Amino acid sequence: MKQNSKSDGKIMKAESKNPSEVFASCSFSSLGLHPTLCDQLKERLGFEVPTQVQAQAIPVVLSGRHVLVNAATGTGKTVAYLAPIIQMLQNYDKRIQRSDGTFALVLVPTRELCMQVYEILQKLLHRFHWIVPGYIMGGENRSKEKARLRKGVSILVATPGRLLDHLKNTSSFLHTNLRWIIFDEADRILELGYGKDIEEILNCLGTRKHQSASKGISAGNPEVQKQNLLLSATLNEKVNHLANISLENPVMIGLDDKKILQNVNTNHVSLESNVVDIVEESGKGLSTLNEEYKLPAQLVQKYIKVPCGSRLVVLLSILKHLFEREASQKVVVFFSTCDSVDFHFSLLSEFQWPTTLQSETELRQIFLKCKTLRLHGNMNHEDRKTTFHSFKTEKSALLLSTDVSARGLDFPKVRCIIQYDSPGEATEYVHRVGRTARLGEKGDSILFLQPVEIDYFKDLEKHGVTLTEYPLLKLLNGFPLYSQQHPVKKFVSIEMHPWLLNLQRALEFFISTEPKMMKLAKDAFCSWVRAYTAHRGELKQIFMVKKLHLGHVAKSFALKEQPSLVNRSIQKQIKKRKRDDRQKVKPKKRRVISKS
Ligand SMILES: Nc1ncnc2c1ncn2[C@@H]1O[C@H](COP(=O)(O)OP(=O)(O)OP(=O)(O)O)[C@@H](O)[C@H]1O
Repeated sequence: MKQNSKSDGKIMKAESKNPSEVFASCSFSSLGLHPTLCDQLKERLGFEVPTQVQAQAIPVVLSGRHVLVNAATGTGKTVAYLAPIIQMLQNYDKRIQRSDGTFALVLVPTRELCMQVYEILQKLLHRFHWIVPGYIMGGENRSKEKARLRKGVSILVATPGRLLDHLKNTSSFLHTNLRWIIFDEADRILELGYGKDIEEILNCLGTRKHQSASKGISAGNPEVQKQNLLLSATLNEKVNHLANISLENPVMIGLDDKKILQNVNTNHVSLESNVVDIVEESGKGLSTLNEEYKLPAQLVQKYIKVPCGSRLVVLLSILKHLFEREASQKVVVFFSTCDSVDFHFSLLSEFQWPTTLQSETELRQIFLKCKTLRLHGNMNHEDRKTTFHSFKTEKSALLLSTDVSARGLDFPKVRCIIQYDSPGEATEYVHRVGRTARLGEKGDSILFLQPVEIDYFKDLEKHGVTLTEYPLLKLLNGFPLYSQQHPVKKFVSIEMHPWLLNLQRALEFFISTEPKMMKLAKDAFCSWVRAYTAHRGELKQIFMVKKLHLGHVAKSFALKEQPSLVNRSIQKQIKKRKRDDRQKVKPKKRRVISKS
């Protein structure tokens, strides 16, 4: 096929003048797509016109240039690369066949995203039966995958680990015709520690820049014109490095001129290494890349300041409010650990509450009336698949999840994202909130912070993220109280609010009378503390273990007392930090006394 001649990296803006304008004012066919493909986009996916990102990326991909797309979450990046690749494949003079092996490889970070991309691919290929879609991913049956690869898969969606496995061990996996490699959610792929796998994959496929084809285990056919695409909602040094080793004079979509990637020779660097040094070598630091956060303009972002001991009751109150205000909606709550997801899932599925608040002996019913689902990495593969599909198709549901859902997953109509446990790195914040406000739709996000963690919010502001405070007291004052005890009075303190106090008491009673719940709460408590101590780098200054009051943490798991089974080393660590702190403070006091 005809290729454009190589020229210097060209920049295009992904944003329209009006940021809320998601769709472009052109048609898919005007971008050069085949009428049948346009029909599939409309009939199978319901896409009438392209989004801005699609309108910019599709012609560039069709031109054969390498591309780097940096666009906000939920702006339609998946079709921006799938559609032009299908267009080019169906346009080959000689129809491609299964026996030709794989032409395009889409690398994704998680199993769920793998399935999601595969499903879209299937729909788009419905009338191009000679182009065969397929996927390989961790957790699936290897022999069945081998059999599929042996028969031939034209466009393969894969998670890196499993792909590498097949590249090394499945001799019938034919990829000599490989022309496209797409890194979808590139930042996440690297953050999940797949950097080394990616380097190895690029070497195996002989598609690494500056690499002679002979280096690879079974290097690609040098006659096949290669084209790589990299998509990411956030940019950092590692993504930059991946771009440098895999993209040749790329067209950059959605990047400011200031943030142009430097074409440095990074042959000797590993994706696991500290690439900041390399960037400095080029003479142009890339620190600005850290600030490259793309958030949907219509997303309403709030933070909520909650003392540790009131966290659970505030979470439950907000959820109750959200689902009572609008029975049909989808909400995602992010937790830091699998145990925490399991505990809150069981709690919300089983905890009952009086139907009216005249007396506590009233008939009880489930506290939160909505379908509750959970998703985390410790669940078995089939359960993960079921949850994923269920939350996608439900009109109204609550999903409790770890960060396994944070990247790339497209759950339609999610109205609100609650970050109950803080996300850690600011990029993670961007991806979590990106599960709502997709494609111009409305969306809210709420970030929970303890008063001592409030600097985190300032850290986000440095990256251009703007948050306002959630009106918590107003919400709490709107709940019915035991009318005799608390006539129309308005309360000003969160911790002493009677609604929260009642709820806390009821939760603690429930947990203390259910051994199964008690165990879940204790496990969740322990793993939460462990996760809190694991904050890295500068975040340690914000999420300070020594400032944690373990009794209050226990309360946030509806435990009356702090469990004694916290991992000894953590307890030692906390005690040591407290001791160090006291030692730092004491001499000062003495000096003050002697002066006076
Ligand atoms: N042209 C279009 N018309 C209507 N809907 C579209 C169009 N393109 C994409 N969508 C829908 O927009 C949503 C977001 O698309 P997609 O998941 O590809 O976005 P993304 O940019 O990859 O998001 P993320 O960065 O979170 O992975 C999906 O529900 C998709 O079906």
